[in-house]
Parts: sequence; C-alpha cells; structure tokens
Amino acid sequence: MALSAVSNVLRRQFRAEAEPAAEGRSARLSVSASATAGSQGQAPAAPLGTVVFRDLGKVYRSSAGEVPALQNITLDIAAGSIFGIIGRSGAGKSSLLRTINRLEAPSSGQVLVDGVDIGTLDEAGLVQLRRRVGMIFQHFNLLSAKTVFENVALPLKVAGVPAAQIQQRVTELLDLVGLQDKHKTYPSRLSGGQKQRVGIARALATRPEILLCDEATSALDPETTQAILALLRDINRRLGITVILITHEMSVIREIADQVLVLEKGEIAELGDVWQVFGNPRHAATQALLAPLRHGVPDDLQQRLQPQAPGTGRFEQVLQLGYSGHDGLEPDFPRIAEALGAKVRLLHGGVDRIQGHAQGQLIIAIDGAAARNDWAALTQGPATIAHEIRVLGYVV
Ligand SMILES: Nc1ncnc2c1ncn2[C@@H]1O[C@H](COP(=O)(O)OP(=O)(O)OP(=O)(O)O)[C@@H](O)[C@H]1O
Repeated sequence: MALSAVSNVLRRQFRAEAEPAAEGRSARLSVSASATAGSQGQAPAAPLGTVVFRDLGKVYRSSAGEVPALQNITLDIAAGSIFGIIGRSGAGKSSLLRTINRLEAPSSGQVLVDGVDIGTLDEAGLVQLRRRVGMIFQHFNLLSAKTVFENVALPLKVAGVPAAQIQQRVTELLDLVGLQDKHKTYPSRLSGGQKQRVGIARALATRPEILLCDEATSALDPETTQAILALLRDINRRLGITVILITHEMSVIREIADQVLVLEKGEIAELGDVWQVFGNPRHAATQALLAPLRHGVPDDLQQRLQPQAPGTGRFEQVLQLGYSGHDGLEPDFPRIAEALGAKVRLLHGGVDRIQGHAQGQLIIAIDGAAARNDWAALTQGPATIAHEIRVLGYVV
C-alpha cells in the first residue's frame, strides 16, 4: 500500500477512536480501508468526504431513444464543504447527485469518493459506500408503519449493529435533530419539517462522511426551510460532513452553500464560490435563476420614469447602484452623497451579505441639479462608491 493510502487508513482509525464507538463506524472503517487498499493500485490522498467528478457523462437509454443528461462534468467537491447544485428542471441535477452513491452509474468518466473510483466497487463495497454517503429526499421516504425510532434505527439494524448500541445511537441522533420527544410517534403525526428531521437522523445513523440532499426543502414552507437549512449547516460544522444539495431555489444556495455549480442542459454553466457567482453571474441560466432575488425597478416608479431630464422645473435623477461583493466595497451613504454632490434618497433595493461580501442593488434619487452621466471615476479607483452605476431615468 502506498504511503498516502496508509495515512488515509490511519486517519480513519483516528476518527473512529475520536468518536463514540459504534458498530456501524467500525464496520465502515474496515471496509473503507480494504476498499482503499484494493482499489487497483490507486493511492488516494483525498480527505474523508471528498468527491471528484472526472469527465463524467450520463446518457439514459430507453425505448424512446437516447437522452443525454450529463456531459463533460469535471470538478472537485472539497471535504467538509457545503456544495450546492442548481439548474432548471431537467438540467441534470438529480442525475449528477445520484452518481455519488451510484444510484446512477455514469455512462462515461469517473466519480471518486475519498480518492477511490466508485465504479470499481463490488456489491459489498457498494453497500459500504452507501453507509458513508447518506441521503435525504424531498418527500422524506419514511416508512409509515414504523415509528420515528424504528425509521432511524433501520440502517443500523441492516448493518447488524447490536440492539443496545442502536438504542444509544438513535437516542443521540434524535437529540441532535431536536426530536427527543418523538421516539414512539408515527410519521403521519409529524409535520413536514419534523419528517425531514427524521430523514436527516436516519441518513446520519451510519456516521456518513457525505450527506446528499435531493431537494430536501422543496416541500417545506419558508420558515421550516430556514430551520432545516440551519440544521444542515450545524451538522456540517459540528460533524465535518460534506453536504451536497440540489435545489432550484437560489435562496437556498445563498443561505447555506460555500460553492455552487450551475448546470444547464447537462453541462457546467458556472462553478465557484457562491458570492462570486451571485455577484457576477455570467451565464444566462444563472442570471435567470437569480432574477427572483434581484431588486428590480418597482412598477410605480417605472411608470413615473422619464428617459430624458425635463427642460424646466425641479426633477430628480434616478440611479441604480450595483454591488458585486468585490474589494470589501459596501454602500456608504455619506460618501455616496459627498461624491454625487447631492442629498440621496433611497427609493428601493437591498444588499445581502454572502460569505462576508455585500451584494445587491440600490435605487436612489438625487436632485436634478447634480445629474450627470459619466460614472467612470465613481466605479473604479479610490473614489469608488459602487461597482456599477446606471441612470434609470428622471422623475419630476
Ligand atoms: N430514468 C430516466 N430515463 C430517461 N431519461 C431520464 C431518466 N432520468 C432522467 N432523465 C432525463 O435526463 C435529463 C436530466 O434529468 P434530471 O432528473 O437529472 O434533471 P433535474 O435537473 O434533476 O430535473 P428536476 O429539477 O426536474 O428534477 C432530463 O432530460 C430527464 O428527462
């Protein structure tokens, strides 16, 4: 075994000792180690929870013909990160997610989990992989005839964990997800958010390194969505689990993800840190997905806007100031007023802080006497007040 593979096995053993002993963990570890050792001479140095796609392609073949779902997907997902996958319906999000636990087999290319090509795993290796890669679903997929406790215990039972350890582990998990008083409740008596908490507890039962979330909040109301996203973030931070989620809501990505992949027609449209992709969306698909989060011009203002400054009387110039998150630039109203040489009225807009970067648009009005059209000196260099300034029009 190569040196890096040995150190990977040692790290696994260290993690097992550092955590409370559980049968599921030790079973996972021994097979992880043997999978590492037996993976055709590969010497993975990847930390636990790493996913790599190498030139991945997926074509569905059915009686209706061939459907290309994914092409040329090459990217790395860092261990311990929260990685969001977004795209329009049919873009290939589910297909990509499901290759990570081999619910879908790639038609070409490779998926590596912790440096191991999962296409090389045999049946036993696949069972172990699925214990290391937990999954939660939009519609929870709970067994209605089993209690909350029994649902969470199921993967441990299947893994042959002794009853006393199951009792201890399930109790821990239900505490973790805030369902300590629901052990004996049946799913039909739970709210959507509580059902998803059971799904999360069940997915964590075998101490996975990676948690796949398949539209996990799409069936939930906004408040419950926030609570589930907070729980996922907490799990990611406390347990160091890599969280990979698919969604068609940019607000979910903004709320929780470190990096985002935008898929379009099965290909990578955009990939990067969330604040960078949100601050400067280059692809039409990303721009369309972000449109609901943008502060457009409100209808009443749009109707009053005139394209040219009136020749007489008092009027105001209406400006849109854009902030992309770069260089620590944030809206600073006294500075804006000083630079424009006018009092500033805020009409509409907002700024979000994403990963510590201020992004958004503000629509402001300034006295017509200060109206101008040359903004170069205020959008670059030391006197910058915004990354972009556009004249929207004039109001009387
Ligand atoms: N089992 C299948 N057989 C044939 N075609 C399929 C199958 N599963 C998915 N597809 C097709 O592959 C493409 C990608 O589907 P996929 O479900 O991965 O997209 P998605 O982005 O997750 O969509 P949605 O947001 O609607 O769930 C689509 O054209 C879809 O019709």
